[in-house]
Amino acid sequence: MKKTVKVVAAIIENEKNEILCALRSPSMSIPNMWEFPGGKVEEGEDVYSALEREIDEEMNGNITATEVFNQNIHEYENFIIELIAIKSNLVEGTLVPKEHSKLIWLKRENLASLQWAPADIPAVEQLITEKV
Ligand SMILES: Nc1nc2c([nH]c(=O)n2[C@H]2C[C@H](O)[C@@H](COP(=O)(O)OP(=O)(O)OP(=O)(O)O)O2)c(=O)[nH]1
Repeated sequence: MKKTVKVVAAIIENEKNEILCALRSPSMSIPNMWEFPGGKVEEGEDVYSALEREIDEEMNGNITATEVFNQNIHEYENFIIELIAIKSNLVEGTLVPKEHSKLIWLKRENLASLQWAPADIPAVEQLITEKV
């Protein structure tokens, strides 16, 4: 039976209404695909704390995770992912991509131009149709 992994991902928006998009590196699982940064929820951790920890670890980012935006279960070849995308505010600091190949900010209307990790598609679609 495939393992189910619970993953949290941050939807971070800047003052120009652009969304942070992160390119997974060639050495990561699901390589060279775009995602919302985050990672696996650890045992006993709530989703908000897990996301705040992951963004600190992955890019020295200090965020406040505010509300769940989209939840999606997707079956990959080797595992099942429960992806929880959470709206988050960047509190301070510059984001340093320690694990990702690239970080970019994109307007909602341009999000569809990237090759997203398959599990992220529902969150991307919800963002594209969201009223701001
Ligand atoms: N962080 C993140 N992972 C995603 C997204 N979409 C998606 O399919 N994934 C997948 C990629 C990975 O297989 C898994 C998350 O694992 P990870 O490698 O980023 O997380 P982690 O740092 O906690 O894991 P680990 O490598 O330390 O074990 O979820 C997304 O939007 N954000």
